[in-house]
Amino acid sequence: MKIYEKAPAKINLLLDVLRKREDGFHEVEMIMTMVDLADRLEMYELPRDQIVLSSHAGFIPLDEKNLAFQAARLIKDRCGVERGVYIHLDKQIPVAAGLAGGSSDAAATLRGLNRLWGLGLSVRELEALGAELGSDVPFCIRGGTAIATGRGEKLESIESPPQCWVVLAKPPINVSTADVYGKLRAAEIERHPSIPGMVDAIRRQSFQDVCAGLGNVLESVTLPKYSEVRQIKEVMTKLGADGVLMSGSGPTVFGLVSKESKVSRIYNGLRGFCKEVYVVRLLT
Ligand SMILES: C[C@](O)(CO)[C@H](O)COP(=O)(O)OP(=O)(O)OC[C@H]1O[C@@H](n2ccc(N)nc2=O)[C@H](O)[C@@H]1O
Ligand SMILES: Nc1ncnc2c1ncn2[C@@H]1O[C@H](COP(=O)(O)OP(=O)(O)OP(=O)(O)O)[C@@H](O)[C@H]1O
Repeated sequence: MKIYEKAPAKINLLLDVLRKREDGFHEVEMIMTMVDLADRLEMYELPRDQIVLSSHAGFIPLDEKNLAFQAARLIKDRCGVERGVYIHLDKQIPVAAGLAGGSSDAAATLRGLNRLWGLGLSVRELEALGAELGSDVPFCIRGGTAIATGRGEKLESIESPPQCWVVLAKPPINVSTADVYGKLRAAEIERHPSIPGMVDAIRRQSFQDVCAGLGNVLESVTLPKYSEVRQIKEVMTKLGADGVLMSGSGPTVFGLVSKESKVSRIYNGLRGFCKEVYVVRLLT
């Protein structure tokens, strides 16, 4: 039997940091949602007790450094499964982009192997396993739109924002999440974006207020350091995107756009100097 899972990318509509914790992680408050840019995973059982991962993407590890591999090993060990699995990963989400590609692959692997091996784990149990792999993994299991607190693993689902186009632009630079959090001085953050404001805007399905409420305090670290990210933000805004924000720790910038007529102008304007541009929809 073959199992197929989709692993969609996430964007952070809001990312606030409250403080640095004793364990080195940061206490965050985020609103996350999924977009319809997704990796695809195919899984089937192997007779021998081994995990084999393949992908045509040449730029990701295929051993225990890969989050999908780690997810397979974790669920296998925890549930005492003595059979093996072959996982093929069709990578569509840009790597190290701030779109949680690796986390979503890990989440899809946990969901898929739960089905393949008939383990009967609940979504909550899968989320708890996911939290051992990374802060974004529980949200990637849950999907939809959620408020994420703690280090990102405590989730409260909320309704989806109003449907719109999402233009994603990733400059060709690598940004380390650990490095960005490491450079943030949480006590010195001047403006905290408002979670209640964004939740209210979503409840009222006000696209304009969702755009006005976007905020990510990690921009204060990434933007001064990388002119490419600043430039993409400026160009997207000038080209008429309704709301523009960096996702996660960057470097991808997303633009929310309500009118289809504006989308191709924004796409073409960005393609002039940024190779990786995607036009997608929210996964509502
Ligand atoms: C930037 C975001 O992607 C926004 O959704 C997440 O906050 C980060 O999620 P992630 O990539 O799954 O992060 P993890 O793999 O758990 O952690 C990577 C590194 O980021 C830092 N980190 C991450 C999450 C958090 N709440 N505080 C942190 O300080 C830690 O240094 C950690 O070593
Ligand atoms: N399945 C995977 N897909 C992509 N990268 C992976 C995967 N597993 C491990 N990695 C490694 O993890 C690093 C981060 O990749 P990823 O695409 O998950 O970052 P990200 O989108 O910035 O994540 P986040 O938004 O959660 O911080 C890369 O350096 C990559 O080599």
